[in-house]
Amino acid sequence: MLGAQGKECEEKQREMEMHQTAFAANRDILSSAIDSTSAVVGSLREFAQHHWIMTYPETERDACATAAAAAGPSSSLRRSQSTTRGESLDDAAATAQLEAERAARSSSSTVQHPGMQRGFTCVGVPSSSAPTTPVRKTPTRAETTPLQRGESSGGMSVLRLDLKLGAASNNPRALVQSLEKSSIAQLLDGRMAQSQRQLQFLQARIADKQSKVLVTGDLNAGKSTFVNALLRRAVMPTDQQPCTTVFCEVLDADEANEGREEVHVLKSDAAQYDRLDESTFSRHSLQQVEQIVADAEDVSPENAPLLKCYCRDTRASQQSLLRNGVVDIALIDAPGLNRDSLKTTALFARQEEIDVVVFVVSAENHFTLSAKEFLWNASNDKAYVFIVVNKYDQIRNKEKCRRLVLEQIKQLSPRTYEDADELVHFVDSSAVLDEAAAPDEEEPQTPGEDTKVGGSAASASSPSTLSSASSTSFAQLEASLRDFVLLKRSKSKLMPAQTYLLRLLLDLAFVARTNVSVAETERAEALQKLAAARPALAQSEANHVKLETQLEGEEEGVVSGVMQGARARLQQALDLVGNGQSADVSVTLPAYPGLLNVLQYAQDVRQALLCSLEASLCNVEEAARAATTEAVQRVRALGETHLPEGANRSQRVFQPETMFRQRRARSFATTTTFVGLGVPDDMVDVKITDLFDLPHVFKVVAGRSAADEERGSKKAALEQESSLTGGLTLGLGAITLVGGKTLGAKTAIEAFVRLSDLVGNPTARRWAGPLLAIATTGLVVYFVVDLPNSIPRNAGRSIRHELSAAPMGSRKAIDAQPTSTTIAVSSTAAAFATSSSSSSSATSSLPAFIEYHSKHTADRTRKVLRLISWELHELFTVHIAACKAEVHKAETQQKSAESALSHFHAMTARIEDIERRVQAVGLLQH
Ligand SMILES: Nc1nc2c(ncn2[C@@H]2O[C@H](COP(=O)(O)OP(=O)(O)OP(=O)(O)O)[C@@H](O)[C@H]2O)c(=O)[nH]1
Repeated sequence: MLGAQGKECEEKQREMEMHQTAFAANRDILSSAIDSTSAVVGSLREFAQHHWIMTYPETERDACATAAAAAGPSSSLRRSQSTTRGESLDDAAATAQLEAERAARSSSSTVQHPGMQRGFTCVGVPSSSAPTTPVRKTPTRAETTPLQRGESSGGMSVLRLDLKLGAASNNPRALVQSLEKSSIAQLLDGRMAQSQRQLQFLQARIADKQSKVLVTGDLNAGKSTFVNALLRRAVMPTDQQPCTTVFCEVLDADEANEGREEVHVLKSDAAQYDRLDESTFSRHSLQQVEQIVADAEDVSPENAPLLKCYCRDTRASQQSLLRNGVVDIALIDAPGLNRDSLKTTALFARQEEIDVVVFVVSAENHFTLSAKEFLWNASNDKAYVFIVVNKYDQIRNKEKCRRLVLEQIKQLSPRTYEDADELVHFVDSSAVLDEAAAPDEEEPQTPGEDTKVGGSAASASSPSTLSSASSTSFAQLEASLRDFVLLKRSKSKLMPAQTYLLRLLLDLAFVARTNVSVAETERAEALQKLAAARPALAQSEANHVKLETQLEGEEEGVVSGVMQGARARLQQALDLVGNGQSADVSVTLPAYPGLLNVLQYAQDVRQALLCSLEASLCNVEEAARAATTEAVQRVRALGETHLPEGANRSQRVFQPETMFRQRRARSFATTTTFVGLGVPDDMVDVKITDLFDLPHVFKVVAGRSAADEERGSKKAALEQESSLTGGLTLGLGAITLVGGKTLGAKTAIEAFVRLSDLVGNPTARRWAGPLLAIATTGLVVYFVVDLPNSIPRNAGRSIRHELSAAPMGSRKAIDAQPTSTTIAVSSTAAAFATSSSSSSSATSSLPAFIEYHSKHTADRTRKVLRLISWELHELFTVHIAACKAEVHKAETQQKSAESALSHFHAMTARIEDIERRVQAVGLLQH
């Protein structure tokens, strides 16, 4: 008998060791998978923060329903079907965090009924535009994981955004679309940060060697009595009235506190607790537990203390749960579920750190509403719940009670029901405790003798039989609980991590696929834009260069034409004026008023000649205007030809009349000053030489006409010379003698020599007097008679002489810049216009007047054309800059999309690799 028992023990020991090894291996795989997943999430967040605005997969309820209908039961990880309790494992272990949130929301004890839908908002499949996975070699279904098969397309779970805002809450897709992409990305980032924290928590949880067993249930169900029964000593206070108000963690004193039995009451921040640091707790004896719990009655639930009770269990490790030699166990005695909602919520929140839930229900009351809700949630998270139906001794019709309880469990936790022999126990905890308190009494039967727990044997009426049956049932319960905690530890401790990881990986894969699709679309768009924008830019640049060359040619041609025309016209005008004729038909010379008004006549003649000269200048300007207007039209036509479609067009209006506006205005305002001609004011005044141009006469007489006359007056000089008779030569010689002082020494000496020759001749001496008188008279008569002709000639010659010799550059400014209402030359334009100005002012043999005005007129023309050209240049510059910006934008978009594609493809590969490793843990297949 003993040998058989020893063998059984050895086998159990071996099995335990195997489980330990498997557990360690699985834990290591999950731990590395958690690290890898956390790294994937971290790098995704980093990528999203700096390089890519994440797109959140849109969801749709209808699509969800369709997906649910289409989903086969075989797709074990297919999510988001409208789940019923019968599919609990598929949806089991939705993230502990989400569950806790949900639990908190639904803690108002909503009635859960069999077959009810899960509390999650149903997430749908992507819309028809939803992404597809990149094309690859298609492996067979057996070779693929759910991720590779795209079975995550049902929507998001762990990273699901809680988009329940106002009216849009019924349509998450509409809400997603209505929100800014960046806002969604921000929300998603928040979710990812949360998931990283959850991964950290899970990492800590699987690394924690301790297994936490939560004992919970309705008020007064006998939880504390059950914990005491497990310890075989009354550590936790029990009462017929609800009494447990605190969470009390019972630990093995030998393992966890160097054999010292005591109670630590944790300070407010439980997370800081360190049993070696007295500042984090207060120390008490085990006997004080009752008092501490009683004192906590008056404290608000959220401020109720947490207790750590270090107890010793002296039983053998094969019998003791607390001191089992394999795993450190922490038994947590919790307040009753229906005590208050805050406590219940606190329990829901603690679920995620609990490895095993032992649910104590009173056989007298069965399951209350809060018990049902808790059980339903707990079984979703843990799949299995250990149920203790306590106070079974109080039930008269035990079979009926057993049947009813099991039926309820079947609805609330099907997995538990399937394994009811191991997981559901009908016991009398108080009797076990009583027996432990009375060691002298009869030894309990060996476990296994009464295999049907709480069966008919237990209904025997004698006290001793009752006691024995209770002990047997309880011993069986303990054995099952030990197995459950120790052997199925992988499941209880690692499964939440595995489930969470798989769900998170599915979400990440879904996000990656969605963003791959978006990136592909964006890249295609960018390439399409580039295909159009790059040639457009090249074309614009080429057109620009071409236009610049053509404009330069056009400008040079027009300006040189204007200048040549101006020179010819002005030369002609100056010649006419120099001959005493009007240079323009619009101006006629005044009639001779007679000798008495000869001075006024001279004045009028001079003025008329200047007026005619100005009229000629106006004609020159008019011609320049016409030529400029035509050139402007040609330049605009060139611009129209070369400027691409879509480029702005010039809005300016060319007003030719403003080209020389200021000069014209001045001329008309003060017609006597001739500012427009740029002549000195005194040029208008009559000169004595207008009446008697003696220097000219002497020059003619002295035979120096051709050499000394100014340029262009040769013809006029010859005409004058032919009109004089030889007889007058003598008279002129005499007059020359008189005026020799002023006419030059050489001329005077020559005249004197001739006069001496005459005086030396006797005949000549005799005739000299009369002849001199006749000559003088003839000369006077001639001058008087010739005055109407000689005055215009003299004045014209004088004007021509002055305009040819005067330095025009030093004269008054005759023009002003055009006003801004027409074509104004901005500083840039002016700089542009003058920078390449041709050197038309090159030295010339032309009279200064002609040179100055022809150059000035040409300059005005050049300025206008430069302005128009500059404007076209600017329009091109703006257009080319816009083309470049468009190309740059498309290139940036392409780069960003390509970087996203490479990131999400790499991410998908990493996710698939992690998922393969996590699937290999194989907990879900059990
Ligand atoms: N007959 C019988 N009485 C029991 C059993 N278990 C507990 N009791 C009694 O039921 C009462 C409540 O027991 P507790 O252990 O305090 O119940 P509890 O669930 O811890 O109570 P709270 O923590 O206040 O919710 C006590 O008087 C116990 O003696 C049992 O199996 N049989």
